[in-house]
Amino acid sequence: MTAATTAPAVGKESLPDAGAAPAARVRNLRKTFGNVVAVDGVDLDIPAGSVLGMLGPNGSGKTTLIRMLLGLTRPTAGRVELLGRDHDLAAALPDVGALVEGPGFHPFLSGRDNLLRAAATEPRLDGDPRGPVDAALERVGLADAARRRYRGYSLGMKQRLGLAAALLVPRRLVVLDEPTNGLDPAGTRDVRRVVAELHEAGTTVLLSSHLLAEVEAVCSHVAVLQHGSLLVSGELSSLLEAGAGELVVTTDDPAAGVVALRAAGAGAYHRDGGVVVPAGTLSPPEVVAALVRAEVGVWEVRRDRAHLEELFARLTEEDA
Ligand SMILES: Nc1ncnc2c1ncn2[C@@H]1O[C@H](COP(=O)(O)OP(=O)(O)OP(=O)(O)O)[C@@H](O)[C@H]1O
Repeated sequence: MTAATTAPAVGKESLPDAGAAPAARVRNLRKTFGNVVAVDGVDLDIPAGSVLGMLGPNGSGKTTLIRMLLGLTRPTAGRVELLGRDHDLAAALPDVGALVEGPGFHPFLSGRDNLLRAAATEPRLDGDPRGPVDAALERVGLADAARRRYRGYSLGMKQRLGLAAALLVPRRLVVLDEPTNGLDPAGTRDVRRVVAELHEAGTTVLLSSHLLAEVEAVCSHVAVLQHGSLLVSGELSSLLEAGAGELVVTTDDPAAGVVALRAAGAGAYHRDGGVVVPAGTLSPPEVVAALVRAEVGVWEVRRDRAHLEELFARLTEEDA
């Protein structure tokens, strides 16, 4: 795939201002299948212009929530609002591109002919569909395999075709349920690039994934589900900042530093010639003050930024 393909982007100027209504909003959303509670009273806003990563262990309700958002599954209770519409979700759908499990492609048609069929039902596409179809195929790296039958596609190629269908016309919201499922590393990079292009163009993206490093690389916001409930949601940088880990202190006398910091109430200990102050005990100014009082020279106080992997593990293990 070449990166030169021009994205059929939605102009930023046509999007709501920051602070405007969210692209999607759910309130007290619930779905049960018999005795199984798949989604259990979720309240969530997907801010306009954000790339929101939806995370959660297997079976935590991500796909069910996404399907309710797209009107593919009827909620047992609660409310869904999509691009400002709550009663008439169908009216919002032409502005929503989606890659969800099991796209209905015809096995005996080529990838390109499948997309041409999909284009014929796109209300937002008038005129000759071949240009947008070929651009979408190029954009997802499927141009070379476009004339092969869908039946012979690998899982990754099927995913790419589903992504191309979601990108056929400019969208205000693109929903991708595990888009990197079955993709090789190049495919994963392609998805990352497509998401970045969408974000750049001001399109809101909702992305569910188990690849935390990918989510950390492309998402501005995250929502973490567990057992059908929302554990946390918000801006990724704030969540990582709030969940930041230990402080690492470099002093001219680590032994004296540990003694001083323990006396000040931190369970400090030595590591690799430095002093570690566990998270949630002393703040950096309190660490510096305690060391200065004890006449221990301070060279550096550093807080290693938490990674999404640690945050996710902590949240889901605490709640398990
Ligand atoms: N059609 C269905 N009938 C019965 N149970 C269902 C159905 N769809 C989902 N479930 C159940 O609802 C729960 C949530 O499933 P869901 O697929 O939404 O989770 P998920 O977070 O997307 O999981 P994964 O990460 O494995 O894709 C699971 O217990 C699942 O078995």
